[in-house]
Amino acid sequence: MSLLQATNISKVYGSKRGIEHKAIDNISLSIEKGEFVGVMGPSGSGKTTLLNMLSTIDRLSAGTLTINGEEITRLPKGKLAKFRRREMGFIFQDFNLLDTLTIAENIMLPLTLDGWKVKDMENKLAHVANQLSIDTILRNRSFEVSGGQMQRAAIARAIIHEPAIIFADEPTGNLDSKASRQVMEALAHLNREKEATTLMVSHDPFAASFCERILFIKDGKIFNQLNKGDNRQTFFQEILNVQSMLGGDNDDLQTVRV
Ligand SMILES: Nc1ncnc2c1ncn2[C@@H]1O[C@H](COP(=O)(O)OP(=O)(O)OP(=O)(O)O)[C@@H](O)[C@H]1O
Repeated sequence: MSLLQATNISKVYGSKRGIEHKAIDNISLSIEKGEFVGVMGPSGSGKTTLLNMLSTIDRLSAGTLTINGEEITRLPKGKLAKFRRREMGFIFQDFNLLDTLTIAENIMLPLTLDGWKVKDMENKLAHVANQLSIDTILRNRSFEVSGGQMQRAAIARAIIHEPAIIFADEPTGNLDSKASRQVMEALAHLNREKEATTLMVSHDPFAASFCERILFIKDGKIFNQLNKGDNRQTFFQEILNVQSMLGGDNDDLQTVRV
């Protein structure tokens, strides 16, 4: 059974003038345990809407969603919140770290909310901080560290409770190319070594080339799908080719980053 199965899902937004907009139009997809899947597509194609639906942030207008054997569409609100907290990890473009807390406290937040013992939290913290090479910044606050370090701290927070699936929305959107590479290498490493199932939305073909499979969305529908072969550089070129077919926001300068 797939880890995530979405069947005929749609999202319709209403408007003040009564005109409806179908942002996601009858998409079906499945994600297997241990997959690293990217979602790409032109601006306004529905990427974030799709991610928000699959991560249960947004309600579906139609269709069904099953994650880790649980049919999300049937869960009552309270159970859904608990399911989301336990089974999902989130990574956002703007890191979403609380600057009143230290990096360590930010990373341990999901465990604090779940009532873990301090000793157990500290053991987990040491482990994930080591995996993401952020051991030296744990006592700092977010405004004292670099963007790449902030995002790696956010990744540590997303994985510390060993969720079934990680959702990342433009995780390199606010990073320079060096930090983007570090963050994507960290995500790819977690995926390979820990079988961390990951779904990532990105505009950036360089970041997306670290995924194993990419779904291209256009006008709320799946337009195309690419699987990575043995070589990331070749995959990067293939992504650029599909992007130019799709139109939208292709950036030729990306080629220098391979
Ligand atoms: N809350 C909302 N109410 C109404 N329409 C919305 C809402 N959120 C998104 N939309 C519309 O749905 C469509 C898809 O938006 P979405 O943000 O999912 O696209 P996207 O591919 O993530 O775009 P971008 O790459 O620019 O972030 C767009 O036409 C957008 O204007």
